[in-house]
Amino acid sequence: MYISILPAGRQKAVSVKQKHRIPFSNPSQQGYYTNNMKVLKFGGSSVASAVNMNKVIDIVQQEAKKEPVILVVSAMGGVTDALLKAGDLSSKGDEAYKALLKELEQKHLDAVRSLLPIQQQSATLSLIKQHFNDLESVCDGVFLLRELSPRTKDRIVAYGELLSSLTIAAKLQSLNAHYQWVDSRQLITTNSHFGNAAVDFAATNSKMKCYFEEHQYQLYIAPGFIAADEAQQTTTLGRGGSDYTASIFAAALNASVLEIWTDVSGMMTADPRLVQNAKPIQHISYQEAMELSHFGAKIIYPPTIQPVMLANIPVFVKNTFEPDAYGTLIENATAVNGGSFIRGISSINNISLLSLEGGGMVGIPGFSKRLFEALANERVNVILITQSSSEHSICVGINDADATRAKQVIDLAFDFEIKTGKVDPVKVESGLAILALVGEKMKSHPGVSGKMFGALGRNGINVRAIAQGSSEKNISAVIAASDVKKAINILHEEFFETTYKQLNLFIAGAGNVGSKLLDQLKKQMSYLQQHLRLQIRVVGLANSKRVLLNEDGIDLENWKALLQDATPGNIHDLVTRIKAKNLRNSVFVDVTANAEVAGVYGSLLEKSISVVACNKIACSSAYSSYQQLKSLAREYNVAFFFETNVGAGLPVIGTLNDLLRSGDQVNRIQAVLSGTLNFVFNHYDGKKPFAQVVRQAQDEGYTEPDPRLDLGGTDVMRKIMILARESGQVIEMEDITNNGFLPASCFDGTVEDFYAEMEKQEKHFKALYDEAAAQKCKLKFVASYQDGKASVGLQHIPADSDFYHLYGKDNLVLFYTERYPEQPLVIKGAGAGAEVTASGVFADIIRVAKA
Ligand SMILES: NC(=O)C1=CN([C@@H]2O[C@H](COP(=O)(O)OP(=O)(O)OC[C@H]3O[C@@H](n4cnc5c(N)ncnc54)[C@H](O)[C@@H]3O)[C@@H](O)[C@H]2O)C=CC1
Ligand SMILES: N[C@@H](CC=O)C(=O)O
Repeated sequence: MYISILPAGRQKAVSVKQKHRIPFSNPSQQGYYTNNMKVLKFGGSSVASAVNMNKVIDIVQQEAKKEPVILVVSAMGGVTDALLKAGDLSSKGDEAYKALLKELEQKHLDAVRSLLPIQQQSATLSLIKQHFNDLESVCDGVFLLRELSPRTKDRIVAYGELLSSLTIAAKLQSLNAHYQWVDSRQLITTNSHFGNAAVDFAATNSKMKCYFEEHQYQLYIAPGFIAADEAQQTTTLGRGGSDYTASIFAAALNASVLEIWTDVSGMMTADPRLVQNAKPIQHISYQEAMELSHFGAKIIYPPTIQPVMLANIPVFVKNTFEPDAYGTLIENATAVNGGSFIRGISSINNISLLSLEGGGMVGIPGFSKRLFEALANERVNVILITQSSSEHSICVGINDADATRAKQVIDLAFDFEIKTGKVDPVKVESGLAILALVGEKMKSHPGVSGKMFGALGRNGINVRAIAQGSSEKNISAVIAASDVKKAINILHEEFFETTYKQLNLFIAGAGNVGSKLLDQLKKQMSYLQQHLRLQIRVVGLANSKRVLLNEDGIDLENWKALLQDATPGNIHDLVTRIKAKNLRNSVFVDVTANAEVAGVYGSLLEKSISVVACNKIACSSAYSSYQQLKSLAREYNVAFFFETNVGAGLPVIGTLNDLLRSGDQVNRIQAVLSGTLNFVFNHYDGKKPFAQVVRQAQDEGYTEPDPRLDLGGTDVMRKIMILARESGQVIEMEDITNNGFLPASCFDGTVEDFYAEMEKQEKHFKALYDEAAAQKCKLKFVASYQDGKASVGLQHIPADSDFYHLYGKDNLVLFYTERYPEQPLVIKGAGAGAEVTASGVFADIIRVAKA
């Protein structure tokens, strides 16, 4: 019996439409029906309120003017959950179900009152009240018996779709629409597997054929999700089953199109809650849509695709709230989306990995059969399977919720083998997720998995298991749940973002060099985005007292004030936060002169976070530490760049690396490596006190934060040692001779004591100058490296020397190599200063992005 809330006389008022008789492409679906009919399904969010219902009605009425429409609706948003809760409460003897039902009743009554003119409300209000009385009686029964069978649960939950469809039908009636309300339970026949019933397509198609041949309305409205078994008991089609209902209608009637209307403009390349740059997919194949929806893209209920795919009916996913947006078209043919053969990236959370391992499995047939039988008997759904080709282990991915039961049944099934040591008890690892890259066209493109795993690896994502079917539509990887957001963003950037790559910077140090770096970043950001397709965001910034973080990028116009007001914290707090943020393409930038900061590089590299440093402490500490950092960078496939350690912004280390990589060998290095000392000796002639010239160098930003490191020669020792190490030499600070010129008394006390002492020692400095001038020489602090030995010291430089004409704060490096034996390779230019150093750090950051 079909329920109609139309006045009986109206039912025959619609003219019989011309039918296009088209055979089903699926031979199991017999019959010839019209294809000038559309099926439109609206989800819970689309019918969540009277306002939304009105939007639905507008859309449907427009469509119904063009061709007959079957409108399938879900329950009002939130109602299904509330009904399930009411059932649950009543089964537990909790009378709160009554209040919950009252609330639900009110929600529906309110919707009717908002939708209908007052004089037309009473019939529908009574109908709704009647349904709630019935529903309450069912829940009362459950309450008394303290028992909620799946069958009763289906009966309770079915009210959601019944009520929403009846409410919309009432509105259509008030508009004098030519429509018919159809009870889906009368047309869709299933087995009696309550909660997730299987459709009997032969019976369903035949009922639909009869029904739609007898009735010719321009608009039909049907509740989604619900069906009935042969005994006319209400069943349901699984959570999200309204999509499936619509698909069943569409396939049975060979509809021209199935439209799934929801609250987003189609399927997206990734979950937009996780990936800011996720884009709508305009065109996708049935297979791809199934893969994506199975792997968590909850736009469409996965079983929905099957019936329409068999009948070759296109599916459109559209947005009720943006009806003009194109949405996603799902059909057989797949066009290439903007040159990409990957359609989307999806994930499923709450995954456990069960591993059955043991030498006793090798070459013995039947192990996997027993494993899967044990899981099937326990109704544990297997989401992913991998088996090593050595047959030594089988690994399955299942829902976390099933893990304990699954372990018990598998251990029981293999009890004998475990006791006899042939296999180990099942290992369970929880807190995992499955990440899936989906695209039918990846089949014909080698290198997709290489690109996928390369990108994940470079960002320190550990892949626990991998599965790819021979259809090559999906590559799945099991990873830690805490890595999902980062991993999806990495893959999205790799496969979809031709626009730009995002680099997340964490900067320690906001002094001379740090401030200039932040200025340069601010000025250059839009250029980089436009020309290098690089979006740089400073996500973290710290000085010695405070730590500032903002995942959307710190406002660089205002960083000083923001840092001043930031949370007090130290470098270890910053490192903890960097690791917790777990952002892709993370780079730690050290623009301090601090040993504690240099001490954290290792732990960051191990987390696949690149390090860029102008701080020289790490590379000039014990050789073993320097070496370890370099190996960690290699091992974790990230960058450790420190070009500014020597010659500030000059390309000294890079050039040396290029020489060596191309097979050259360094025989000797001669260099002036201190900008400060070059500046000082270029400006000192005994007229102005030496201390004053040093002070000027410090004021102009050439010295180390502690200028004694420059004046005492330590800074130059560090630099020549770094060059020697980069040339392949194992060398320590103790191996370098320092022929310093500063009286020992200058090293006592504070930096201010140092200046005071230099003033006292003015005669000493004047004598050094006069001695050199008498020989027509200039004073230069020169670093030399040859045959594994290095030295630094003040030298008299005659006019014919390469170093003589070296002005201001310039550095000069001469590399004598196998390929440059007589005439050295020369690098010359400003070797100190905050601006040039910051630009060298900047260049290293860009190198990281390009690496
Ligand atoms: N000035 C130059 O020409 C060149 C400098 N460099 C290097 O640049 C580095 C920075 O030099 P400047 O900017 O002049 O120093 P600075 O003293 O002006 O700034 C240092 C910054 O580091 C911060 N800091 C210190 N300890 C910290 C900690 N534990 N955690 C977080 N932040 C901390 C300070 O608060 C300050 O913001 C030095 O290592 C220097 O060797 C390298 C090449 C050239
Ligand atoms: N203090 C250094 C700066 C760069 O390392 C110098 O003077 O060269």
